[in-house]
Amino acid sequence: MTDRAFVAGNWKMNGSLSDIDTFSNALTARAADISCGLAVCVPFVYVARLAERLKGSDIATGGQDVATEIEPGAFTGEVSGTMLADCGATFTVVGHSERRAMYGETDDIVVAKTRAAIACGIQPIVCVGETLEEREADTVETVLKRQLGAVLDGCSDEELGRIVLAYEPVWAIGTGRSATPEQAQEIHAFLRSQIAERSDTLSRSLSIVYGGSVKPDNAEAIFAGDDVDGALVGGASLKADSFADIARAMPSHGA
Ligand SMILES: O=C[C@H](O)COP(=O)(O)O
Repeated sequence: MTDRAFVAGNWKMNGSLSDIDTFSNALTARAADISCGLAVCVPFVYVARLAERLKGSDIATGGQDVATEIEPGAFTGEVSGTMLADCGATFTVVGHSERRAMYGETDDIVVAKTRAAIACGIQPIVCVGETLEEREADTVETVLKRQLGAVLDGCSDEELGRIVLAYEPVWAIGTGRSATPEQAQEIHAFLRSQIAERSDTLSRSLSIVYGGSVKPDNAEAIFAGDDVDGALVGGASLKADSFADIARAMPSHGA
């Protein structure tokens, strides 16, 4: 069985050096009974510090974005996958809905970033998800097909084998209104079926995690879905206690 169980935290634009130190001490102390893969994605400026603090543990460090370019050059403000790797990161979030909505990231940019991360040895956590308007207009599958289709079309089988897919309905992010376990399972099964059209093997091995108001008190129910392999956690990942409680609720999972 491929164990697809994976829980990642996304700190977004939160935290400080001192928070990194407090959090990493507390999380490593609580990690003993967590069996799923674990990563924490922090602002670029804290990546090196977190990776240093997590050295020797099984907890991975991640960024929250990556440049489309790999080679050094005149790209003011950008951070390459090579730089992330140099700072000790092994994951990065790509195509989060906040970046799609606020920073104009298109499906093509998401594909380019996904491939750039992989080329640098960084595993991308690629986010897809519909807005409330799109759900109400009954276009969820169309939207997801387009977002995921771009990644499937733009990446080789080998590249796809390196990604984690995150389903994050935009209406559930930071709202306290999570998708129901049934809604999450339904969409995850749909996403997995889309991947299976490309490759059965890939659909069985690829982790599809859910993001959107996951908390310690709803994690177990959300994780009960056969196709829900874990979570991408925002707000509740800022505290080691709640993040560890969520990760502890994720059992080994795969097919
Ligand atoms: O990347 C994480 C998601 O945007 C979920 O954030 P949230 O758990 O604060 O709703």
